[in-house]
Amino acid sequence: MTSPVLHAEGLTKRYGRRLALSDCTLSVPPGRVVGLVGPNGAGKTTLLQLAVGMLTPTAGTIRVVGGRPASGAAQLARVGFVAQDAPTYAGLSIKDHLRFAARTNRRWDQRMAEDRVAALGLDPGQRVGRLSGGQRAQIALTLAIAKCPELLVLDEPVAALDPMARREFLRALAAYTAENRTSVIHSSHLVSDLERVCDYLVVLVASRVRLAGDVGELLAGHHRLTGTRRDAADLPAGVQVVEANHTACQSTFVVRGDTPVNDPSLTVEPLSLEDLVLAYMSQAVTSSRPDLEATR
Ligand SMILES: Nc1ncnc2c1ncn2[C@@H]1O[C@H](COP(=O)(O)OP(=O)(O)OP(=O)(O)O)[C@@H](O)[C@H]1O
Repeated sequence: MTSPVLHAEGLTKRYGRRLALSDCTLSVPPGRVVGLVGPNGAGKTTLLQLAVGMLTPTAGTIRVVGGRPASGAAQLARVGFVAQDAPTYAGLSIKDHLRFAARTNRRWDQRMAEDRVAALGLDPGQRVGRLSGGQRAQIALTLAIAKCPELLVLDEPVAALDPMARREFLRALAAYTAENRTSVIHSSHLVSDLERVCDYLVVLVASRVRLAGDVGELLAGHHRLTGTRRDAADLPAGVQVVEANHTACQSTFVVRGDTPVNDPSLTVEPLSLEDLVLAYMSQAVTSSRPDLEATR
């Protein structure tokens, strides 16, 4: 499949006067592990819930693996979703979860599910309510991947986990994506986590997509410029300033642009993924209540 795994045009979700997602136009290629990143309240959960059909748009369109989200049994089978709180049934055992999932998912892989539970060292007879948060997140991931989806959507599944459990979860995810050709969209505000697993980045800030693209290309197309204090207008032509910081005698800019900067008065440095994301996120701090718009 070469068509986008997620294609949104003018996608907007509004709660009364509050914009949760604003005019989002985005096309995510298939076969990628996408990091969806943004500060609290940016609209990540809203975008993911629109993608899986748990929410309907106020305006605009979204198509996921070629179909309208949750438009029927076939479409539901093509998308796996782990919600923010990794929901499971506390009173049911792990085995009961697998049995229930086997009956409700047409492409269910029982062997894969059982192997994952065994690899996690969990007793299938154990009630899920007695598992730790990390173990429950692993069970939720197991349920989502053993349905063999074309797209796996994960909404901050590691947010509540300790560093060890987080590493285990991300390791399991990386192993799974290396073996399968499943596309993944994974939201988080922990860039360090995304850095390990993602090859495509979407930055959402204040309900808008600020940046989207292949991680390698984005890193190659952004730089940090440092030099004596100056205005952005004094930078070489062809660079677009993403973030500017000034001290009394020095200026530092995060810039976007493919043209090499050959100005000996400027030091040019590469950015880490975290620097890049933070530069775009810092744009939110300067805007005042961008999430509120007058009702039209
Ligand atoms: N049911 C709702 N009713 C009203 N406003 C909502 C509702 N759900 C979300 N919002 C608002 O929409 C905006 C986006 O919320 P969303 O949960 O998508 O953000 P997020 O990026 O996932 O945040 P976090 O990282 O904190 O989970 C926020 O301003 C939030 O307050």
